[in-house]
Amino acid sequence: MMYSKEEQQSLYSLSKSYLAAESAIHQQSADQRLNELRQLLIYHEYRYYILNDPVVSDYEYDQLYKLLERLEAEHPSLVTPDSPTQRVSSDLIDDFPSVEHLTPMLSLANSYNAEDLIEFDQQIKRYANLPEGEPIAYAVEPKFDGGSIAVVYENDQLVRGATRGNGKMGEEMTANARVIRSVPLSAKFSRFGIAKAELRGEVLIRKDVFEQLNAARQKEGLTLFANARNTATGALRMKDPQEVSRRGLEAFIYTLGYAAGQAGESVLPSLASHKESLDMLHQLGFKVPEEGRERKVCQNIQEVVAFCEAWQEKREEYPYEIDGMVVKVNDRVLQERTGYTSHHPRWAIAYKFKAKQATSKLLNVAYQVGKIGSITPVAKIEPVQLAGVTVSSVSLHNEDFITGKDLRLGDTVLVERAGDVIPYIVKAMDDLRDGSEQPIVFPKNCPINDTEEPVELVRAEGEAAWRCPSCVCGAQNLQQIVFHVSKNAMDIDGMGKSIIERFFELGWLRTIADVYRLDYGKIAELEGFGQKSADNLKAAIEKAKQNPIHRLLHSLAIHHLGRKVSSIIAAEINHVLDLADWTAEDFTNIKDVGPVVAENIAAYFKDEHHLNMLREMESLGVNLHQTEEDIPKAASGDGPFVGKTILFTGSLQTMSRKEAQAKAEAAGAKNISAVSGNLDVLVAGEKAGSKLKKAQALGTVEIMSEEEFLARLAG
Ligand SMILES: NC(=O)c1ccc[n+]([C@@H]2O[C@H](COP(=O)([O-])OP(=O)(O)OC[C@H]3O[C@@H](n4cnc5c(N)ncnc54)[C@H](O)[C@@H]3O)[C@@H](O)[C@H]2O)c1
Ligand SMILES: [Zn+2]
Repeated sequence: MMYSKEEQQSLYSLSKSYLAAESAIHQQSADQRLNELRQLLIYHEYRYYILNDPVVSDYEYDQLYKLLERLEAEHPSLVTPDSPTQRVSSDLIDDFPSVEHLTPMLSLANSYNAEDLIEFDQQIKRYANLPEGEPIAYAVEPKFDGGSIAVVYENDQLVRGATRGNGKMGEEMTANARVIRSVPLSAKFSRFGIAKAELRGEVLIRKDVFEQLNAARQKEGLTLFANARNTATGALRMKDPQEVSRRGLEAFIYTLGYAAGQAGESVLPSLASHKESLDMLHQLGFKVPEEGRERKVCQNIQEVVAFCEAWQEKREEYPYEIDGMVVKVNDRVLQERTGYTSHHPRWAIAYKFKAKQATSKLLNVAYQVGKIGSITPVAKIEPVQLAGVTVSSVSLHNEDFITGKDLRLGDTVLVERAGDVIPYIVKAMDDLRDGSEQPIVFPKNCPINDTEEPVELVRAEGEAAWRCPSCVCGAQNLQQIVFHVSKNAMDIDGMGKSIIERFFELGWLRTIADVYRLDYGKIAELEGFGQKSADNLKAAIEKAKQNPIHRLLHSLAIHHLGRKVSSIIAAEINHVLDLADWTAEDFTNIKDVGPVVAENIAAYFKDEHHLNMLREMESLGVNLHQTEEDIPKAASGDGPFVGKTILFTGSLQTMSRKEAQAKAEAAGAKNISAVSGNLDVLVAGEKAGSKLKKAQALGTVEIMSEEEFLARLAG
């Protein structure tokens, strides 16, 4: 490592100071600022090109670069020849022999929005002495995000492959180039009068191939690759071509840099445009961006803007990593008239997409309590711009995520937000640690509990989340209320999250029971409400009170209790509070109810708090009785038990309980698991206990033995 830890920390924080345009920096002399900016860029280039592990985002690097450019423009006398603006940054690491490119491989200037592109278009007209209103045709294609290579063909044979290096000299890696299948070992350049050609392209790994590569590594217990770009650039420099070929590299060719005939004369003038040269390479069997889809000649800069913006939208769906589009003057003569700087061609520009990654400081971790009491750690970070939005909180998912990535408070973290995916932390930059970072200690007790006694968190086997088993925590209740009124649950129209939060803060809502005792008079007086909204809310809540009980059961937010099982259970009971007597086994006796959810429901209805809350709700008018809608339609067809409900109790001699239930069902019966007014038939096996007694007491249930049941089936 070229830099010490201390140097790195200070270069990093100085970069952030420049990016934040801190006033202290403006007080320095131009000379001092230029010097610092040069050092910063050289450091970031080293991290990016040599270590493949940048500590600032591309956007941030580009901002620093632009700062330097601007300052140099203001003070031309202070420009030094080693300034990053005066040359192409180098990725040479001396592992391979250096070779000289036939023509320099330059970098690209950057743009970020329509204005930048329009300014670029104007600038070309100034350089080429064209009238301001004259449209220029541009070839536009994806800016592939991989590693650049130059391949040389002589007499139709591939003779050399090299990395870009410092633009003038590259690292020779012909053996590696030869294993890239999209780089033909021979191509009929001679058909076009070309004896020697140098092509530029980008080496990439397709996204799905990269996923497979990592999946295979995971299986073998190897460390995972960070991203496709690093994996591709890293592969170019491997010593073992066999291993290189396993990485599934592909090369998109995007420029014919050099082409000469037998006598050494340039053949380039015979190709009138960038498009024509790519068409020729396509015919020769190279992988070039596909005409019309991936690349397009736009007739003016407005068309360019539209094409670039459309691609920004498609970026995530595209099978390769791209970080922007490249806009090139299509006409070769106009290209030559516009010319080059030592750093980039003036006739081309990259249109960079909004950065997906950025670094930030992990300041703090907050713990959120979800609907079912699961605790989610959320990192609070210094706000950063990611894909066009400001991000300051990032979910850390669970404790294992934190320990797996060894995240610490005070860490510099790499954050990514791709497309609509929620932002996440890729990793901590551990070489930027200064020792002051603190471990993140996951709480033992519910962090948001508002009872006096601390409530210990629990983590069930096989589950990632810690959960608060108590239902008396403020935040958890808030989530529960939001869920309780939601569409699939009690479906209370017009009671959105923000209203619930407001009522919550006003102290009007603490538990779901409070939903049914709101003071509509007070609500009508709230700012932004009024009589009409209060009346509407009241009507929606009154309606919800009459809901069938399957909705109510689902709305209780019992861990794992979904809509389907709620309906199945609702069909079995007269009244919700009947469930207070049920054991977990009673639940598992119902078809389709698994042991985990059975335990959860049984535990819920063993808790006196819950029962009291339900009683309270009933007294407030909420329906707890089975409704017509809760009773499944009677089975049709014939059979000795059509339309009857049936329950097996005690131990059966000739079949298991499940078999008996299946037979009953086949004969038209519906299995239920509690003795109530709904029950038509009870089959009592040996040692039948309380259920038999209860059925006898009811007097409405037909009671039969196992033998009688089988006899009835036989007809
Ligand atoms: N984050 C950091 O710390 C850091 C540091 C250094 C550089 N960088 C990034 O790298 C950029 C500079 O790197 P660069 O000099 O390699 O330039 P560049 O990546 O911005 O653009 C030039 C390169 O684009 C590639 N490219 C892909 N598709 C192309 C196409 N269709 N036509 C032409 N070229 C195409 C080529 O490899 C070419 O060398 C910066 O703008 C920055 O985004 C970031
Ligand atoms: Zn809690």
